[in-house]
Amino acid sequence: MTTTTENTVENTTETPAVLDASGVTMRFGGLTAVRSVDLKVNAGEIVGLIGPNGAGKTTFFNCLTGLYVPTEGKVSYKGTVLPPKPHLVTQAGIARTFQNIRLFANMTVLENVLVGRHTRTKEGLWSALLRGPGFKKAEAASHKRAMELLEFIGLEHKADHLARNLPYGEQRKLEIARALASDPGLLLLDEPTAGMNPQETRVTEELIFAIRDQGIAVLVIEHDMRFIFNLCDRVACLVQGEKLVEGTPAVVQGDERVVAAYLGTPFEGAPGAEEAAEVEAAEEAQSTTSKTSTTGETSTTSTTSPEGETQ
Ligand SMILES: Nc1ncnc2c1ncn2[C@@H]1O[C@H](COP(=O)(O)OP(=O)(O)OP(=O)(O)O)[C@@H](O)[C@H]1O
Repeated sequence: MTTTTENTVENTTETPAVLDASGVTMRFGGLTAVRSVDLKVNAGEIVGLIGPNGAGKTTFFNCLTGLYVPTEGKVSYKGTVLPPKPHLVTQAGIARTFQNIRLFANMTVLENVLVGRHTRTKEGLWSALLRGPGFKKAEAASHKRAMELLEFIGLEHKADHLARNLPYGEQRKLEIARALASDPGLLLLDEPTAGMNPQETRVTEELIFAIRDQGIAVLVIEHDMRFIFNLCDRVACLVQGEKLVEGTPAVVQGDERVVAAYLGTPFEGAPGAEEAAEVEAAEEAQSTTSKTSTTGETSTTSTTSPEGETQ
């Protein structure tokens, strides 16, 4: 009884985080790609997710957006646990872009944004086929919103260009506009500046700040450290599927474990360090045995010594 009262008080006084992922684990057979990761993104925040190649960043994004059903853990959006189904996650208010551009190359810029709006249009199949007044009104509203978004990213003058004819940097911007078309409360960006030149990267940075200023929280994966530390309010670093460090850019930047993880230098307590130490010890033991065997003291196999004598 007391617990219920306490919970009620807690729920009414605390605004839930926009994203609250807790204990998210993803295993692929024997490989644990993400291990018990907790991460929150609060309203008005831009949070960065960094980590060396293969650290589990994209897998974690896939768990957040319902592409993967996490082996363990749960993901909540504004206090409600999300079902692991991509269309329901988008409907709830989370939109994302992908590491590799996924536009409809043979559709126009405007049509690409309109595709992103379909989760927000209520008109059904019959309404669309009959093109009744309800459908026409919804279509006009979608068109207006799509054009506003193109204006926001600076591509309104290319609305009727085919997506495949846009330069690379503009294709990336169009992907963001398409994600915004679902009116999200949280935007997940997977390496938004990959392959961009410094000028395009700066433009993307400004765009993300403008998105945040519109009240949309952002979680971004990126390898460009200058970009991430400049952009984010908070940064989390994944290493071998585990969250190693989380804090302000200054804290994360100054953490020697993060530097070591990127350089591949082992450090005490690193995820996987125990296993690595065991392998190293086993290798050392094996090499000692083999050296001993060359001196003729112990030999289990027939080998040739460095001097060329068969043992
Ligand atoms: N569908 C899958 N099946 C099996 N293993 C997978 C699958 N997806 C990812 N992995 C493995 O999970 C680990 C984490 O991969 P992931 O792509 O999430 O890392 P990342 O941090 O996003 O890397 P990068 O920065 O290179 O994009 C890797 O070892 C990868 O091979």
